[in-house]
Amino acid sequence: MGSANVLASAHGKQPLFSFGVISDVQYADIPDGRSFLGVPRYYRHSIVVLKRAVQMWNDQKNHKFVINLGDIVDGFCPKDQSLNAVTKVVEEFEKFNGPVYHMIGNHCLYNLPRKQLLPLLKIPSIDGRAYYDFSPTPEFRFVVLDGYDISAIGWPQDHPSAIEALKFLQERNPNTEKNSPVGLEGLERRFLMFNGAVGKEQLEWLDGILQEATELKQNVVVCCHLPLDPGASSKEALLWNYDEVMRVIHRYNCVKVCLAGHDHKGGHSIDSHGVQHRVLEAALECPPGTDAYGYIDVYDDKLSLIGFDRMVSTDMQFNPQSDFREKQHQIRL
Ligand SMILES: Nc1ccn([C@@H]2O[C@H](COP(=O)(O)O)[C@@H](O)[C@H]2O)c(=O)n1
Ligand SMILES: O=P(O)(O)OC[C@H](O)CO
Repeated sequence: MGSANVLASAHGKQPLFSFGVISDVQYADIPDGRSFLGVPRYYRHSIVVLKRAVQMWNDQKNHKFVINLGDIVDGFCPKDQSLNAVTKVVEEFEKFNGPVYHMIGNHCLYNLPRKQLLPLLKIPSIDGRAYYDFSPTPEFRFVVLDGYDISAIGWPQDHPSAIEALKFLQERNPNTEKNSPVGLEGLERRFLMFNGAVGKEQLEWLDGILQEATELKQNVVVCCHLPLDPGASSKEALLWNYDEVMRVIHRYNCVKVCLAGHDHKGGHSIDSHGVQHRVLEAALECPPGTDAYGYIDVYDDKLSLIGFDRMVSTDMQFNPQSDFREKQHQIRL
């Protein structure tokens, strides 16, 4: 089993609670391969990484829940094996002695339609949408976004979300292969078919949740398979309307941390409003014998990610936003 990457800063306090994290398992019972850009992918080993993660979370006994940041199976999984592969990975997650909160990624949707996938992942859903929130303690709220709400994958072809997504891509990506960013400049490189957007209704729901969390003085952690900040991710991996989502988030002071997957190399940034963004390193890209998973210790003033092996440990201090804005203002003067 891999070793924890120790953080330099000692906090000296007991965490309020802890939870396990893992992303992009992308399991398939197929030989090792590579991404389009040539990065090795270990489709069979990734479930071994998950098994070691579950064992570690259970052995440590103090993790209240686990968050899976999406893409549990790979798109190259033969379609007649999709259901078996999803079931096999879900069964591994269910060996964790506590609740597991899943979110969908593009690879999940290459394998199974939403109506089959969401019940297997126990994702609460209205009309096939996969966004929800939960509160593990009165002081904290976790918001899980559906980054493929507007998407050209996962919906029946005649579904309004699929039609809207295809129109969106036609207007922004001139390539016949809509996963190709060739010719797209800067942040436009996110307009690819393997990404998606948060729809209007979901944005309104998010706004309502953040308003309520503000009234309840809760700290909020937003989770989405697709990254929400260009500082933490490749441009090609961002949510299409990350800017719209962040405008909603920045209206409030309650969101302290955003967690994501999808961009397998991982990343970390602090945005202009002091919100921490952490994109988690993929389990899929761990060569045999190595790991990428971790757990997050939650304090009243920060989240501390303790990563194993390829998952980098990260201290994510909460920003008392009014102070942060004041300091930014003073720096500019
Ligand atoms: N620079 C790129 C990256 C990807 N593609 C297309 O997307 C597909 C999925 O990419 P992976 O990184 O998951 O392998 C890939 O098969 C290409 O069709 C691209 O065109 N240009
Ligand atoms: O997980 P994939 O195969 O969709 O890859 C996503 C890319 O890494 C985003 O840049």
